Amino acid sequence: MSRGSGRPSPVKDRAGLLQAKRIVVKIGSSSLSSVDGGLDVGAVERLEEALNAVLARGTQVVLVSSGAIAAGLAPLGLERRPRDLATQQAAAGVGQGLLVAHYSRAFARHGRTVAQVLLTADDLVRRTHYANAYRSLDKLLALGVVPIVNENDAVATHEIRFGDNDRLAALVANLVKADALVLLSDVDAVYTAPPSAGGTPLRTISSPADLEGVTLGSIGRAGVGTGGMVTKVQAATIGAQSGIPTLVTSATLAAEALRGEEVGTWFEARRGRRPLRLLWLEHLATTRGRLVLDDGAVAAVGSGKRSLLAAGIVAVEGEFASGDPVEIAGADGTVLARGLVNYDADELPEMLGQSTDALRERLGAHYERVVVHADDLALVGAKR
Ligand SMILES: Nc1ncnc2c1ncn2[C@@H]1O[C@H](COP(=O)(O)OP(=O)(O)O)[C@@H](O)[C@H]1O
Ligand SMILES: N[C@@H](CCC(=O)OP(=O)(O)O)C(=O)O
Repeated sequence: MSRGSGRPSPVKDRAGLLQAKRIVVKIGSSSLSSVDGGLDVGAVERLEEALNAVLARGTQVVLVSSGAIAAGLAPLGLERRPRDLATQQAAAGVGQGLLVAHYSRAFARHGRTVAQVLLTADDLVRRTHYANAYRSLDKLLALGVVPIVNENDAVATHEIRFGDNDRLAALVANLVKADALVLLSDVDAVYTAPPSAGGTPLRTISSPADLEGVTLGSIGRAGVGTGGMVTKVQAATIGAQSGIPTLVTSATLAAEALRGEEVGTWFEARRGRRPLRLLWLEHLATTRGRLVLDDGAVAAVGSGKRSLLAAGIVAVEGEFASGDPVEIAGADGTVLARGLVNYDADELPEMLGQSTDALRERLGAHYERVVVHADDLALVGAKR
């Protein structure tokens, strides 16, 4: 199937999910773990039932499933999610195979085939890798296979990890140009405050302003998830800002949600899709350093239209190379943007405060280029 990348999603509300051609569904560890900590096979089978109904009406589904680390705990004799990366990697290596084996069995009940697709952050943000990931997922979907995506936890290091599958799911939805994203966890909606603190459910989020005053807490009772509601709202925001409507609800309501019933919190899509590069910069990139600006440069960069020139930079912090993401802050330390820098950290100090003309004369034409181009700048927390 080929779609224009600018094509708006035909899904305008919950009921519109019935018209979706392609959706991404993400399920969290907390919904796949049984009370004693192992993998809940019943939960895997219930999800398959709900997805089978969607597939049966001709909608393509990419499933992003967490649960590898949780599934690997019991076989390794561990009682809780380990803190150190090496043991997390080991648990994921053991658990991922078990997880996919359960999905294979569950989907085979309706004669369906699944594929395991493990991704790292680089696979989704570097252009060449991005094309590879797209081609593979698109082909699997065309073949009628259900791709089951997870982060490649057994090899991912802290630097290249997404860390949570909520944001991974939002990027995958973007990659495959999904018509909608559905995030399933152990809570039926986004609440005004953590449910344990007496919040009330939110039905619809039309813009970031609707989230003002909302308290997003960390993980719930099971303690196997990561990120809690914060990463789900970030993911839903990435989805909505890139033109993909997103529903946040519980795995126990998956069947109702996917039938278009009035459950969960619905994040309305904005018209048009924002480039993934900018969404990645704003929400995901691990920055390598910081550029500190004078007030004039803060105003210029803050306008969202002007590139950052050496003349407006007063200090450079950190070790970075040309092309790396960096934070862009005012003299008071407030970060106003993130951007891809065009110089190595050690090239910048002698350039600071200098006009483009002076740089050309002193250092040569190569140093005329802007420090961060406007197209490579993402304002942080901007209400677009
Ligand atoms: N404002 C809020 N609304 C809803 N849930 C919240 C909120 N703040 C914190 N939470 C908690 O977030 C948890 C879901 O996150 P998490 O455990 O990471 O799920 P998953 O493993 O499905 O990704 C819920 O159990 C809930 O207790
Ligand atoms: N990739 C990890 C899951 C990380 C994660 O995002 O977990 P969750 O918050 O439960 O969706 C795993 O499979 O264990």
